[in-house]
Amino acid sequence: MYQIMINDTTLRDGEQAAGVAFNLEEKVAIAQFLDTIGVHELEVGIPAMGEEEIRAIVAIRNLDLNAKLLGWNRAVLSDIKASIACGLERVHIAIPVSGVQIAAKFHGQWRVSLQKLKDCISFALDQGLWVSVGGEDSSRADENFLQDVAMLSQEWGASRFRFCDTVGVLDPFRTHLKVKHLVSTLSIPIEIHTHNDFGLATANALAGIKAGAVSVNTTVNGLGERAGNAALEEVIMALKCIYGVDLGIQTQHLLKLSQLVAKASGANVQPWKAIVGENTFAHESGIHAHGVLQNPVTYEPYAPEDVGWERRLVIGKHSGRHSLSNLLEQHGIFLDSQETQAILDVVRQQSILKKRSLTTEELLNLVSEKRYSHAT
Ligand SMILES: CC(=O)SCCNC(=O)CCNC(=O)[C@H](O)C(C)(C)COP(=O)(O)OP(=O)(O)OC[C@H]1O[C@@H](n2cnc3c(N)ncnc32)[C@H](O)[C@@H]1OP(=O)(O)O
Ligand SMILES: O=C(O)CCC(=O)C(=O)O
Repeated sequence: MYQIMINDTTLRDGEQAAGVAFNLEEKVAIAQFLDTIGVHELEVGIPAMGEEEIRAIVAIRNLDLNAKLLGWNRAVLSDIKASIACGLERVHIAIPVSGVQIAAKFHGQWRVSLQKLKDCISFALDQGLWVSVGGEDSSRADENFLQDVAMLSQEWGASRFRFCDTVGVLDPFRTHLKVKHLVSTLSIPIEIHTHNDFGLATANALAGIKAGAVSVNTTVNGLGERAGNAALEEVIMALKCIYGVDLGIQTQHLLKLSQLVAKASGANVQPWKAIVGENTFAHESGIHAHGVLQNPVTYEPYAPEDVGWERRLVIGKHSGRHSLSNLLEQHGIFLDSQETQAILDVVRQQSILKKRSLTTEELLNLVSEKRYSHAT
């Protein structure tokens, strides 16, 4: 595979998640973290939103990061001017390309929308800016119209075209077909932007990359509009572990980054969330824990420290003798097989009552209670 670039949009599409509002310090901290771990490009926000957003973007720009910075704009001249006011050198200009969106936003007048796009690209280029164009709702657009808009964008001087599955309606097979078609007809690079309405955002992002997209939009924790976007941590780790493509990003900090964004967004990550959920390297089931004690590769696709986790063996309703003995032995307690089974029986009952696994302290108390009652 060719060189893939991550263009992370946590600070734009991520923040568009309903109810999320980063302050300036949070935006700066997230940008800094993403840059430190080696993310290539950041979509830092929407300058047209006004003063507060502009101040945050200027603060990020003043950090002089290695990552390239991109401002998001509609095909509206005042939007581009706001991006210029932020000191940005790269602008993204979005234009709806599906019939339903052109009807709602431009009263069906696609010629008007294309003229606006042309004017905006031309203005941005005159100001010395690098321009990317986004086909909003590309997945539902008429294929020929999408192709025409992308070709015209290229002709008018855009340096990249973004294929957007705006409402997350594609599957990986259709994503591959559509992106491949664009890639084969354009000479500028294609970026893939996917949403998670059917839980396929990461799979579709990978399919777009497989089809030849060289840039991929991600957000930390998959934060974003509605069901969110392709998650940064999932795309990076899937590329690394499934395709053997190392993007040069320091993955061992992904957990910390996730926690930073969870705190700033107030949007907690569910325990089973891939890569950064707290269950990612927690093993309770007896058969799994037994396997992991022999060799972690039995039930782990990559090592916990690769993303900043530590492995946890948890004792609960599904535990077996091996993991229980292992834990107790770490505390100097050696039980015979009958005693171990008796403790396991109580663990199962208590886990059901408490509706969770047991803490080590609870477990040690349970063992001493059992032993005491046995002795008396
Ligand atoms: C798929 C996406 O994620 S697109 C990005 C969406 N993100 C956001 O909307 C978050 C930030 N947005 C905002 O702060 C505001 O919506 C602003 C500042 C951009 C605009 O605010 P307002 O002027 O109050 O307009 P409002 O949001 O109500 O409506 C959107 C307007 O943009 C127009 N518009 C939408 N997309 C585009 C586009 N790609 N190019 C040109 N115009 C567009 C709409 O037709 C509508 O125009 P109208 O005011 O002439 O009817
Ligand atoms: O950049 C664009 O063109 C639109 C991006 C977007 O957020 C989307 O289509 O979901």
